[in-house]
Amino acid sequence: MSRYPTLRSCGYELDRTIGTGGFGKVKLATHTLTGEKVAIKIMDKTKLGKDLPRVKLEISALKNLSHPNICKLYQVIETESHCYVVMEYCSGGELFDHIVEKSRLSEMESRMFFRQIISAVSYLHDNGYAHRDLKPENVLLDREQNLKIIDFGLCAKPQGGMDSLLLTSCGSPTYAAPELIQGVKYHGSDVDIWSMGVILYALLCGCLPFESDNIDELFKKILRGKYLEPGWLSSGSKRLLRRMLCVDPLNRIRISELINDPWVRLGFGCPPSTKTHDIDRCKDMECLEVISQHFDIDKEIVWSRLSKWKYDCETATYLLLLNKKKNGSPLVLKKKEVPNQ
Ligand SMILES: O=C(Nc1ccc2c(c1)CCNCC2)c1ccc(-c2cn[nH]c2)cc1OCc1ccccc1
Repeated sequence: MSRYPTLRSCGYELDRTIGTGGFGKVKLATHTLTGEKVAIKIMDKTKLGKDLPRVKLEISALKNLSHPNICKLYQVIETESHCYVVMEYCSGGELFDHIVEKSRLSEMESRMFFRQIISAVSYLHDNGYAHRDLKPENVLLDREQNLKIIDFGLCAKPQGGMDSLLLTSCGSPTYAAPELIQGVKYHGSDVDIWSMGVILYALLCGCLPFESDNIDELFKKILRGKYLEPGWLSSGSKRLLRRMLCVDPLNRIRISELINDPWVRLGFGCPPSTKTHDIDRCKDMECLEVISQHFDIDKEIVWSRLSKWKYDCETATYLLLLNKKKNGSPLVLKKKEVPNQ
């Protein structure tokens, strides 16, 4: 008997566990109706304690965000004891492992990944969010090596918009900006730029700019802002890294400058895309037709329920059908097996 009967009754077949963390675990699963693979974060609410607000924050952020480089939310299922968050399947694993595997990436491959991070973070900031915990472990890859940012449990949506200051010290010290570890008021967008600089350094150099087993040593290095520049770095990448890993947030490069930086544009001739086409929110008549026929419900009634974006089983079925359409898979829903009499 499945350990999680709720998931089975909601139309998911569970597979193996692929990640565990303070929040709980992540299991692979298949959405029965569409046959699409998903990742399900399983959290025991009774054990979450002070982390429960983080989970609620991540879910509410993901419900408002739709971008090709942000891991998609499909469905949220809550019971008395558990919270199940059904997410986009990212079979390429962590960007971190990809860098370790290749020891370091070429300038062009680094640029290809980094432009996707810029695109996602500028979309985040445009929507009034700061991630505040950007690190290679929170960047996954799908099977086409498209980058997907995860873990919005520390993101902030400051009341007064992106210009208002934050104070909470959070995130992983290795990637944290000087002003964040100093405990002074900071702009969420500035600390994200610093973390992006650490990620760019990791892509290009295969190691981290500031490292120490001793937390005080690590803080001193971050506050000094001095790091090694390996000989293979081009002058353009060195200049960009200096502008991102700038201790004074007032002199640090801003996302609007980063988008047009010559190193970022090199070989592409254009800035990374910053406006996302909300394909997930558009009304796709083919997918509506498939759902309408399968459940024998009028298309307009289906859409009137879907457009409330409740992230229930109907939202999941629609978004996963959109996925199938994007991947060129046949737009069909599996008939429910009638248990033998
Ligand atoms: O689909 C996910 N992961 C994933 C899927 C397939 C495979 C692998 C990995 C391992 C690599 N070999 C191929 C098989 C996958 C999707 C979303 C999320 C996710 C979204 N918000 N939070 C987590 C997590 C996922 O991962 C587990 C994981 C990865 C990094 C930190 C922790 C856990």
